[in-house]
Amino acid sequence: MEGDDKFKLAPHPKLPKGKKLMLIILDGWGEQIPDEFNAIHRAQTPIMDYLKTTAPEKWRLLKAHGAAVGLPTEEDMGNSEVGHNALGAGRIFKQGASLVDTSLESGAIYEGDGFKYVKQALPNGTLHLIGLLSDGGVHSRMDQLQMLLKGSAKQGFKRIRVHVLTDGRDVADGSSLKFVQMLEDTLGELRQDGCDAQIASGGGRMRVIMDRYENDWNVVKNGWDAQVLGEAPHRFTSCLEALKKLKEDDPGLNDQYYPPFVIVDESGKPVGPILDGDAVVTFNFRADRMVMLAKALDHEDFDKFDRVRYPKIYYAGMLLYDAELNLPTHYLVSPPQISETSGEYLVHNGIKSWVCSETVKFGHVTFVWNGNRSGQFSDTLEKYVQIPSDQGISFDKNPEMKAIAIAEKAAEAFRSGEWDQVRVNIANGDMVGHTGNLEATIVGCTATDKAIKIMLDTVEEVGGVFMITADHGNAEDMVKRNPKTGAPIKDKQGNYQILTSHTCAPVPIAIGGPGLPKGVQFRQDLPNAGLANVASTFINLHGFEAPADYEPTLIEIVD
Ligand SMILES: O=C(O)[C@@H](CO)OP(=O)(O)O
Ligand SMILES: [Mn+2]
Ligand SMILES: [Mn+2]
Repeated sequence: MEGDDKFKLAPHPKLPKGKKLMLIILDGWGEQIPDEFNAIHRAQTPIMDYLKTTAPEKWRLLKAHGAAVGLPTEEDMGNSEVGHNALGAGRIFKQGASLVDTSLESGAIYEGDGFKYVKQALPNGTLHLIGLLSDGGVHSRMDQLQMLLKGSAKQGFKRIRVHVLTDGRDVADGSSLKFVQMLEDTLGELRQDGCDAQIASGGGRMRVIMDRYENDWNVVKNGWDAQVLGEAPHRFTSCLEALKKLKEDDPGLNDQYYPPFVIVDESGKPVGPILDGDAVVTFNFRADRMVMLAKALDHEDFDKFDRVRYPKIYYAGMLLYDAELNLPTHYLVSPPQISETSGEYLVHNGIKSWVCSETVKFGHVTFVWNGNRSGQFSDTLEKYVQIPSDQGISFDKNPEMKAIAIAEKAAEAFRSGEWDQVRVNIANGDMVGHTGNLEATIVGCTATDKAIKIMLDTVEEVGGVFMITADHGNAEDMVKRNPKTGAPIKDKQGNYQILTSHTCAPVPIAIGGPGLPKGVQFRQDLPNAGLANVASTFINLHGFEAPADYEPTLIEIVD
């Protein structure tokens, strides 16, 4: 591995090699006004508070949303995928959301091989569109779906079926009604133009299809049964009716957790199972929660659940979801090409990394960190350790999650002296924050700080260096606010409207530890720095100059 010239880094003129670095990524941990809806502020976080208040030259904020992470607008909140891409790659790449926008606006999407393949279902095949119905911009966007629907009808599809996944995670709970109505309006327009366009099935994203990292294949099976086979525990004649009835029966039900349902005609027949000769497009641009379905749709050999029927279809993803696996084989838009990431540089310069998270974030701190590349760059210089996440519960039921277990393993790896970089992702702020349960999120953030203490105690003991940052905001704001005044918003019943989503808040970064060379501090001349500036910074702390095309380092050395 060592010796590949392209990846050889120059020694840093001032910073020594051989430092041991503990690199901690807090998932969903932003900086916001410290009010009662700020779960981080409400939590016991003595370590994070200490870092902020005692060493201001080693603590600062970073941009983690919008253009700083390659998203189309400054209104776009950050997310794990774009955040970890920027952290690991040290550069800003236009992300899936932007690339799909451009391709739809120019019409290039219909000229590409992917859509040409899908069109092979013409003249008789139905086009099925499967994805998240939301304007969150994290996995998909409503306006993109509407454009794709209209464009597909123009391209000749006379029969279209949409299989909706309701959100309530990137957008407010209850908003699925609004999005379904918008979709119905668009489908109505298509019908007026002679295209038989309808919603065929539905369900909440966390129960239907959008599992990730093979945490629970049943979630995908629920979707398969409804979308492909036309079978589900609930049957309704319209999607709006489904959403209303199911919530009436279970008033606590969140949009994320709607059970699978199919839409049937007056005779009780499902209106849109997926059949031989049909075309299917999964319209999410983000990969992680589409990979499992893509495997079920694309792979002739598949044994994760009994598909019962495997239709011969023309399937394309909105994007290529996994470049290593070439999954799916056909796709409408090419994903960002992210290469020469920090992990690859580290192994070529002999830096040994030990990386860990629990299942729900494991892919982020490995695969996504490495520019959406599976596997390790080196079997000897890297070790990736996954701690199984709790299964089958929403994370407010056990808000401590695996934070302490990850910290203890990381401490052990650090103490062994075998690794130059020990990198972890602590998931609580994000995963518990998404449940919208403020009290549980407070508990999750307290657990996060305890985990940080375990890791920093080890850094202290061994004489190492630490860097703590986050990938985007979430837990620091748990209420919907008036965009102009910032005042919390109440609903008609007078209850505060819960915010389950990520935010546009900046995230903290702190450095320190007994091994941090004297005089190292944050530069003052990069007020707009973001997550993409982090990689150069830790490469410096390992004793190397950062690659020339990386965003500039955050640190300077004062005498
Ligand atoms: O859960 C997810 O899929 C997203 C929110 O939609 O969160 P994150 O980017 O933190 O993975
Ligand atoms: Mn995240
Ligand atoms: Mn999240």
